[in-house]
Amino acid sequence: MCPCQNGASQPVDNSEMVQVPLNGATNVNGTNGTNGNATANGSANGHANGSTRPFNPYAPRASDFLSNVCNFKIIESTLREGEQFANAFFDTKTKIAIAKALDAFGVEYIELTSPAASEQSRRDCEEICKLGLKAKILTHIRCHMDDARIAVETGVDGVDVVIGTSSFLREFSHGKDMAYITKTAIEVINFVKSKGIEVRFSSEDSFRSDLVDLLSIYQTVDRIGVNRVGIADTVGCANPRQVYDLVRTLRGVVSCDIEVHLHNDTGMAIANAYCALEAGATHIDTSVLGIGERVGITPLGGLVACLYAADPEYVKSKYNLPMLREIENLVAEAVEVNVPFMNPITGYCAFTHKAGIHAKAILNNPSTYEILKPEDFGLTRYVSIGHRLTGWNAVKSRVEQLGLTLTDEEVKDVTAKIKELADVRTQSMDDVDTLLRVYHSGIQSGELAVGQKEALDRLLKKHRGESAQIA
Ligand SMILES: CC(=O)SCCNC(=O)CCNC(=O)[C@H](O)C(C)(C)COP(=O)(O)OP(=O)(O)OC[C@H]1O[C@@H](n2cnc3c(N)ncnc32)[C@H](O)[C@@H]1OP(=O)(O)O
Ligand SMILES: O=C(O)CCC(=O)C(=O)O
Ligand SMILES: [Zn+2]
Repeated sequence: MCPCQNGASQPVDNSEMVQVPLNGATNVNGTNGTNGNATANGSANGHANGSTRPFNPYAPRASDFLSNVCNFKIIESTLREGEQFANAFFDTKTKIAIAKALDAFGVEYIELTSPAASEQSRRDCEEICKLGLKAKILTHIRCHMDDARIAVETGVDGVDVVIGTSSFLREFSHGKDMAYITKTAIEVINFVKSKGIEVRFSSEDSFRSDLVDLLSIYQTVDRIGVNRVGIADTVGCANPRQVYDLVRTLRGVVSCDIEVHLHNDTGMAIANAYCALEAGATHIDTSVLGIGERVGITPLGGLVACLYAADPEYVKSKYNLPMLREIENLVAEAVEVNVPFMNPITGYCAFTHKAGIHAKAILNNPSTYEILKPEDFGLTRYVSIGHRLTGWNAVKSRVEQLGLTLTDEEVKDVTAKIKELADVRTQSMDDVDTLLRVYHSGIQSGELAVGQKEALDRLLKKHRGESAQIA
């Protein structure tokens, strides 16, 4: 199990890897590595413009006047879209645990399954509304008065109304034309508004809908005072440029907020969410680990990683980032999946550095190869050294952590031995530490000098023999 995952079951076993925890604070040169700005020679990172803030190439530019990259809200839909994930079954207790965890993390909205889906769904919706969470509670319904009547009785803060507008869905799902859709949307929106709660209108399958149809229905619902309109990439067919264009166009047509719901069928969901914000979207739908229909939607953790890269301070001020791992583990367990190894932030080894070139630079200044700071997420950085891609700088750092004294020449010599051994098999932390200690005591006692490979092999054999006897 990777030491950075503490308790989360992981699909890959790297128990043989040597990992040097860096304690998130001190690098080999004794400079403070936690803020990512201090460098090995003490210079600050990227202050070319004379400001006190470090230069961030990912931050929105002044020219991005529409951008909401630093001003957005999350509509967390694990308990609605996430329940549509093939593996998902959330009992009431689990729903409450997830809702409380998301609330403690700080999401602005929690979206729940339609109370029209089943009697238990309705009861759960009422139960979650009674929890008194800070997050606003929404439920998600068809554009139909029967569903709306049930929804407004649950105690929710708002209702998300959806209906398909593409020809596919108009023909093969509900069979209604645009005139009927518009008339019903007006009726449902007015009804929900009359109850004094928020209402959002969304067109399902927006990217395969006729643009004129879309803009005209959005304009209509905006005029009657809908709180938000939603664009949905229901089949995950859109690319970032298409998302930007559609949101940008819509931004010029409606004055209400704009929500986006983006499926991940082609792996674009995070990039598409980012582009939606750049174009002026105000609300992004997410689910924990991205769970939802098929491969799901924009994952909460991935979106947070992406937006943190743009403006770490803004994202840190809004969300309790160290809770992310706990929430992902909670949901992963509930739906019986592992956290994917390449998951942003919490993935197996997301903050483990391996190659010698990387390790040296990371030890001098973590910003060289890290855009996210593990300590902001309550996580720890590791450097892995028990392999053939290691380098003497990383080994030196371990030597120092063990409190051993070796010259650079000696560290290079023992590094060559680690590589020789790792050419046969990856070395565990214990293997490497033992080698370093045996090497160090050989040097201290005078039994060993740089380059004396046979003497080192003899000492190692002797050590193993002694260990075997003790065992
Ligand atoms: C893209 C999305 O993810 S949208 C959200 C999906 N969420 C859900 O489906 C929630 C869970 N669903 C359910 O529990 C059920 O499907 C229910 C309760 C909503 C409806 O169940 P049923 O009445 O048995 O209908 P069924 O599911 O077979 O078909 C959907 C019905 O809704 C209609 N419909 C589909 N989408 C919409 C819509 N957005 N607005 C209004 N009506 C719609 C269809 O025409 C169909 O009506 P029909 O009874 O005339 O055939
Ligand atoms: O309500 C919405 O905006 C989206 C509904 C949905 O889940 C989808 O279209 O994929
Ligand atoms: Zn969806």
